[in-house]
Amino acid sequence: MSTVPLIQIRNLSKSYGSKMVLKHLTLDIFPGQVIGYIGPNGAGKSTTVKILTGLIPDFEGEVIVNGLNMAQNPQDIKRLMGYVPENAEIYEVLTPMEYLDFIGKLYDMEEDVVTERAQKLLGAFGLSANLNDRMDTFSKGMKQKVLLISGIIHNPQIIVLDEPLSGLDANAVITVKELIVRLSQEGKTIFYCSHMMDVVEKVSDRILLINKGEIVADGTFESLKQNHSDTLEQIFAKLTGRDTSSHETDAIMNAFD
Ligand SMILES: Nc1ncnc2c1ncn2[C@@H]1O[C@H](COP(=O)(O)OP(=O)(O)OP(=O)(O)O)[C@@H](O)[C@H]1O
Repeated sequence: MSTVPLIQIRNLSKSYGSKMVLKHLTLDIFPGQVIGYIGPNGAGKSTTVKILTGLIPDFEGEVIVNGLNMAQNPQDIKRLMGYVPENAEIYEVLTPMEYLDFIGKLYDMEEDVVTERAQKLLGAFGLSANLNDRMDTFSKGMKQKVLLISGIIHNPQIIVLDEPLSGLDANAVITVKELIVRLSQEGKTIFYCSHMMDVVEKVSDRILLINKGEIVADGTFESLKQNHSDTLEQIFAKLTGRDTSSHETDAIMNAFD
């Protein structure tokens, strides 16, 4: 693995009004790494992802991607990235082929390359029979597959996935898990944000745990286990302050008393 970081995050902070939701994050991410980015609801994962993908331009600190400064070159950086957002809106009146053609145009891809790749990718995800159906007839999982494809169709160097498995069936989850590993073997860098601990544990070669805007663990699953000797779910619970005696579940059940 290269020793030159592809992404450098320096002293990154973000506030909404008086609330600081990211606190002085400093990280180097190297080419080919699969980063599993985990943390409780509201910890700051999506905020980090949106800054990394150039969607939130006002932040403090520095984000350098492939030598380009996010504050000065957000457009050039966006070309290097594929992004599958959490809760993305898709243009449902379009067919998947029309939608992917539109995405390809945004990335200045040649039309025949987009068409061929879109057909192959939709086929690989089991959507060959639906190439020309309007997506308002699609199930949640089918739309999610199209979104995933739209994040990789331009063969980006960096792939940022925010809960990409939501709504996918068990077979599609296996495909995406294998895809993450294969893409990283080809040198792609993957920033994978999820609550699915079992998947994160399996596909990530580095896990970052964020809590209340701060990175509280950073390492391979093996190294985190050595420090805490547990499953990732238990490490998560310990480091984010969830009490093992399940007070939260008790409180929910008590509400019915
Ligand atoms: N546009 C916004 N305006 C004000 N506060 C915001 C905004 N977006 C996010 N926040 C706050 O920033 C904090 C971090 O939110 P963020 O969406 O990054 O968390 P997350 O870790 O992705 O959570 P989840 O796991 O629930 O998706 C939360 O306290 C949230 O309420």
